[in-house]
Amino acid sequence: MKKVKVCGAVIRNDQNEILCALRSPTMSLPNLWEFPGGKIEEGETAEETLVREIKEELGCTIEVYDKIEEVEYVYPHIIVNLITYEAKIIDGRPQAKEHAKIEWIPLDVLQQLNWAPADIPTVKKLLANKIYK
Ligand SMILES: Nc1nc2c([nH]c(=O)n2[C@H]2C[C@H](O)[C@@H](COP(=O)(O)OP(=O)(O)OP(=O)(O)O)O2)c(=O)[nH]1
Repeated sequence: MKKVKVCGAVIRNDQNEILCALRSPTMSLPNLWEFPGGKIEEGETAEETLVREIKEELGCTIEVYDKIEEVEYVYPHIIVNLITYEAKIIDGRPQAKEHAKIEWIPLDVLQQLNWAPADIPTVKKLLANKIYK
């Protein structure tokens, strides 16, 4: 089965909300929420991938910080190795260029979204960190 290495940005604002992105009906994993990002290309670091993908998908510039979680999830047709990172917007205003929509979601309601399954461990970690901080 095809295996891809993907990274996702957990973009946080000053109100501690997370920028969540809804995959469009025409994408794979349609109508599921994800952390914006994409596949790591050859010769790229995860941080470089995230800065490039966020520019393409959301039209803004981010700075990438600590790694949050790494998981391997086996979907019916693809194995996704997803690595998520903390990030902040340092320039521009995010717009949904490829997604159905994007929304700033408070941590308390993060778990109510219909997430791509590979993202669940990151969501759980964000909530656990919130409790113990
Ligand atoms: N960007 C991103 N992709 C994710 C997440 N969770 C998750 O399972 N994925 C999957 C969806 C895709 O199969 C793959 C990332 O693909 P991509 O974002 O670079 O490109 P894509 O939607 O055009 O992918 P595809 O249609 O070619 O499969 O990882 C996530 O949080 N962010």
